[in-house]
Order: sequence, then C-alpha cells, then structure tokens
Amino acid sequence: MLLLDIMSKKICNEVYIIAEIGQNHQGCPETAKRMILEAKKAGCHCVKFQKSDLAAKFTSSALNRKYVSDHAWGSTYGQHKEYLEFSKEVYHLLQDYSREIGIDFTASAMDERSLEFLADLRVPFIKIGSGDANNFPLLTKAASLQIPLVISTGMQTMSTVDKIVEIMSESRNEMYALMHCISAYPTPPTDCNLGLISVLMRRFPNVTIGYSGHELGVSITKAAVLMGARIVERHFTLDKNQKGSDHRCSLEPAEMCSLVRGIDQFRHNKYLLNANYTVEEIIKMLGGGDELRAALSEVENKDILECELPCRFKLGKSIVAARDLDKGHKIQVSDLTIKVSEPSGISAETYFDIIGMQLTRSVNQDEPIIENVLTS
Ligand SMILES: CC(=O)N[C@H](C=O)[C@@H](O)[C@H](O)[C@H](O)COP(=O)(O)O
Ligand SMILES: C=C(OP(=O)(O)O)C(=O)O
Repeated sequence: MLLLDIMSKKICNEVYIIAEIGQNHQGCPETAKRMILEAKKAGCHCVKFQKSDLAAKFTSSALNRKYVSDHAWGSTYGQHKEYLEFSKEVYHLLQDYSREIGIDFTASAMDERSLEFLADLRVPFIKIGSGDANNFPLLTKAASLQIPLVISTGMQTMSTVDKIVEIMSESRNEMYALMHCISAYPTPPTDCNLGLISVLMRRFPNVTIGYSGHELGVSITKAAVLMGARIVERHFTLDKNQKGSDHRCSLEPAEMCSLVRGIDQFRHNKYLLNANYTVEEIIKMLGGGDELRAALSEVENKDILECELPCRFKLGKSIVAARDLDKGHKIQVSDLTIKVSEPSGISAETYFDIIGMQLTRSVNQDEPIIENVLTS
C-alpha cells in the first residue's frame, strides 16, 4: 500500500492524497457515495470520514448546548452532530463501495469507541484529528493497536507533539505520520506557517510529515509538498456554497483534480526527491505571489495560534470525571476520561500531570475537572 511505502521511506517520490469528506456529505449516504466516486475520479488515493460516538466524545452538557449557526443541522450541538453521524451499517456500505471502485477508505477516530470500531473495520490506517492530538489515552490505545496512524497537530504546542512522538516510541509504533495543520476554517495564508513542515522534519527525522490544510485554493498545499509533506489531506466537497462549516475551505472536484495533477507534475520532474528548496525557489516554481510568500514565512516554534482559538474552544478536549468522585479523593487513571466539555475543563494535555492530585470538592460523572478543584 502506497501510504505504508511512504511511511517506511521505501518510496520518496510519491505523495499520498486524502480527500477528507468529513461531514460534507450532509448526512446523506448517497451523497457520500457520489463524493467517493468524484474523489476517485480526481485521482485521490483515499477518502476519509469522521467517526464519533457522541456520548464518548462529548459530555452531555456539550451535547445539550444550543447551536446557533447557519451551518447547524439541529437546535442543539448534539442534534446537529447526530444528523451528520453515519451508522456502522452505512460505514460498511461506504467501505464496500470504496473497495469496489479502488480507493482507500478510512475515518478519524474521535473517541475510544470509534477507535475500536475502525480497528474492527480493518481500515488501512486510522486518522487522529487535531482535536485529539493531546488526547494521550486515545493515542496510547491507538498506538498499541499496531495499525498505521496519521496524526494531525493543529491547535497544539510543540511540547504536545513531543509527547505524541514519545507515546509512539514507547509503544514501538513506527508506522505513523505527523500532519502539520492549522485549525482555522479557512486558514489565512499568513497563519498557514508552512515553515513548520521543515521544523517538524528536522525535529523528527524518522517520521513522515504531511499537511492537512484548511486554506482556500491549492497553491499553498502544493507549496507544502515542495517543503517536504508526503501525505496531503484536504476537505472535499461537491459544492462549496452548501450549508456546513467546512464547505468553504474545501476543494471541489475540479480543484482536487488540479492539486493531484500538480503533484503528479512534481513527481514526473523528480522535484519530490529534494525537500530542501528555498522559499524563493518554491515561489518561483509555483509562479506564486504575496499569499504564497506569507504562507511560507519562517517559523521558529510551534504554538497555538490566535486564529485556532475558536476551534480549540469549540472542539478542544478537556479532562472529565469518568465516574462520581468524592471530595478528598486522590485521582487515578481510571477516574478520568477525555471529552469535549461545556464548560471546558483543564486541557487534555495535562492528563498525566494531575494523576495523584486530590479533589477539594466532589465532582460528578461527566463533569469537567477544573483547576480550582485540584490540590497536591
Ligand atoms: C477539529 C476538528 O474536528 N475539525 C474537523 C476537521 O477538520 C472539522 O471537520 C470539524 O468536524 C467541523 O469543522 C465541525 O463543524 P461543526 O461544529 O459545524 O460540526
Ligand atoms: C479533525 C481532523 O483533521 P485535521 O485536524 O487534520 O483537520 C479529522 O481528520 O477529523
């Protein structure tokens, strides 16, 4: 399989292209099938969906919160997500269809139950989206399955990325890739920070680095490939003007075709055998202008950007009580779970730091753990 050959560095002159259907199917299996066919026709290697078990991914108060948006498919966030979530039967049907037409099929696992479901489905790899890049228990479990993983790094700091790499190496899982990603929809060119692709490649020389882009158009993604990204993921849509949060920053079939053709051109010209192009060379190769220059500006370190805060606030994961916990209780691993919570609690990346701390008051099951209920 191409992705595994890229991850094991057997092949250096190829890029694995993922069409992220995500929730752009509008909750309709027939539309999803049409999108799979269009992605195949465009030359993508893989179609990807997003799998959630809503009660495992969200606290009940996060599911019950009002969702007031032109993109809402229900009056609460839970109803909205329920409308967009495909059943296991539909997953089987879409997987069969993808197999029939010859395109890889997978999804992101947005909680542990979905991870188990995707492992049972025997997908070729599992995606861990940016929202779960700091969900260390999920990552640990995913790494132990010995299934290839593609892990996005949007709205996270470099120390979280370091921890991901540590978890993978502790699990002796070498079949994984890290995706540079900025979680802003659409991402302005100045925030694309493509320089981080080189930073990640230098810091983790044995890990395949990819790019999951949310900007408009295709030239910044092509530049990401010239920087060294060997897996590319872009949201895919049949029509950008449809209702739904992701359509605008998605690629329609003609744009996806042009991205695939552009990358093919790089391959034919053997451009992919080199990942040391200067910014000026890349701008010249792509005939680019100011937006490309802005996207390519040098970056020293990886931090959470201001443009990512709305996404982190809406979909970032918090530490939540897995069961009712009494005042004075000393926190153990089995007391905690990681969910999108409303209101949010302390951020998921502090999970290991709070083990052994004591509660200053009782906390109910499904309630977020907040800073002032903890004492050492
Ligand atoms: C961070 C993350 O999961 N981001 C995903 C992948 O990029 C998105 O597709 C979200 O699911 C989507 O933007 C959510 O939109 P709404 O909140 O309208 O369902
Ligand atoms: C959130 C996801 O991806 P990314 O963080 O790469 O946008 C996903 O794949 O579900």
